[in-house]
Amino acid sequence: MPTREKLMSLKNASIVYRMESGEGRRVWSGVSLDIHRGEWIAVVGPNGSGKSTLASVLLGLNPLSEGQVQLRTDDVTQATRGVLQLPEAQFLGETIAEELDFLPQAQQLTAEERRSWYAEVLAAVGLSLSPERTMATLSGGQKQLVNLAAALAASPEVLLLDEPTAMLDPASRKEVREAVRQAHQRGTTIVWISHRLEEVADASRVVGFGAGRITFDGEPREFFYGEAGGESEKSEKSERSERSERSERSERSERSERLKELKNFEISSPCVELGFDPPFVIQTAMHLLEQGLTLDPLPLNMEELAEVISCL
Ligand SMILES: Nc1ncnc2c1ncn2[C@@H]1O[C@H](COP(=O)(O)OP(=O)(O)OP(=O)(O)O)[C@@H](O)[C@H]1O
Repeated sequence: MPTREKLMSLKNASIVYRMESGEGRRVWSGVSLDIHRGEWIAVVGPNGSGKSTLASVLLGLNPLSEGQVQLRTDDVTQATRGVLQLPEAQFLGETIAEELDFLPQAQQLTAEERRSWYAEVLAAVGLSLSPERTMATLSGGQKQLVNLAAALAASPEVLLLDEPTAMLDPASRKEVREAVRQAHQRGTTIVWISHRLEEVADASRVVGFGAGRITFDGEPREFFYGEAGGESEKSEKSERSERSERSERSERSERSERLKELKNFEISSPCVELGFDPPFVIQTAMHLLEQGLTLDPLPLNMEELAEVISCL
């Protein structure tokens, strides 16, 4: 569950890359972001909008040109672990076993205990490879999964994922989502950069990047459905405090009216404004709303869609 304890923060951060010509190239301006313990943040945005730059800043690999940053990048505790787009760039060991042996967790195990630990760590992401396999003999997707397995095994406070599923097949993508969900349930804070909007639905918060600045920071429902999604969420949140003043019945009918009025979705959705096509579930829900049906709550995934439809 998200808390208000701030783990990392950026204040008015800017990044200017120095080009070979000596010229400065500004890729970020005035980026402010607080990351709280227990959050699952999905970071989305078009190509070149500065998302990977965020990953490298949060991993302490990229200094700011302007602004302030507060990180959790202590090498000893491995408080923040990253899984970046290019797995090769991150390996230290020659074999899978050697890679996992770098983790502090491995130091506490005997050689025999390590055998079953390797299998457990790999199984968490759906892999059943021999730990003696050399990294060079793995496919790109397998390398990425080993990378993620090592990051999860380190039990970091913050897990930073930069498009980790980009080169994975659907079955492996599912394994990754499930493994990350379990890590989140164990208390790991997740920051997941992704182009796959169906992965966004797992998040508690969406941060949208557009041309080097944050253009959206809010809940997934508001990201997909625009104001009506935000209002729907807000009204749920304030339900308890307002219950004494307004009857639940009138509140529900008011919300239904708001959802029915949601005709200009294409214009007002932050998801569409960032240049993305909403996922199938959201498009289906919008189609039903346009037919005059009331969906409450606005669905974010197939299970929620099936449930609201069964209640119609
Ligand atoms: N080391 C660098 N030197 C100069 N420019 C860079 C450097 N790294 C990134 N950039 C530029 O900064 C901008 C943002 O890059 P970044 O990789 O952060 O974007 P992104 O949103 O992750 O893109 P993508 O979705 O394509 O991965 C791009 O225009 C890119 O060309």
